[in-house]
Amino acid sequence: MHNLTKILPRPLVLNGPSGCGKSTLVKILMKENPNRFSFSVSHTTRKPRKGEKDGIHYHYISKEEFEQDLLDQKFIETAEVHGNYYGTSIKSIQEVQEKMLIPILDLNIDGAVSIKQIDYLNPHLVFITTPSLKELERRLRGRGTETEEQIQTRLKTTRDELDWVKTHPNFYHHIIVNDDLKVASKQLFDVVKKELANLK
Ligand SMILES: Nc1ncnc2c1ncn2[C@@H]1O[C@H](COP(=O)(O)OP(=O)(O)OP(=O)(O)O)[C@@H](O)[C@H]1O
Repeated sequence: MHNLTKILPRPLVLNGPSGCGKSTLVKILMKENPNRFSFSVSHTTRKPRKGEKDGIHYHYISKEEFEQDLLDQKFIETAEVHGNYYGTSIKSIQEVQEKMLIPILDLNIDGAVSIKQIDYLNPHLVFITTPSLKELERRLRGRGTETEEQIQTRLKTTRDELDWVKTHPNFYHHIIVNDDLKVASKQLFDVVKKELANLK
């Protein structure tokens, strides 16, 4: 008898200070392993912009629906930006799993704490960091997408995040120091290697 129970791919959750290189590493991972990963589609109360499609760019919902979903604990992480709500729902992650793709989530620490509590999602939790705060600052400045004030806020948040990681040494399954990009991307690949083999 064959076991017909489908083993769903484990989500890959990335945490780490702004500017440590999460997007860069994800881009490499997705490029080197095409059609294996997918981001989940977020919910938002913001109105669709021209060219945006419901269910593709976002799930567009009303403020009332969002508040109800929040009460029903449907979200792993939410944020309010310029008066609009955004949320990552459990369902949107499951939709990716159903397609037998590995969901990739770039969350903050609260989001990681929240997803870890959902046993059946069984995510890989990875913290990405830089060799030093100085290097992080250099990358943030080098990226040139933040104002000086935003850089200072991000560095302050980073210090708090690093303190949290220090006091929760067993929280993450993997900690990757993104120094040499080649080494770090190989380390990230190793996290999902088994997962990828199971998908074949
Ligand atoms: N190993 C590395 N060595 C040097 N520079 C790097 C390395 N990894 C990433 N960078 C550079 O650092 C900058 C920040 O990287 P990236 O935008 O990927 O960070 P992030 O963690 O996704 O940030 P955010 O959370 O703010 O989106 C980019 O300019 C990127 O090219």
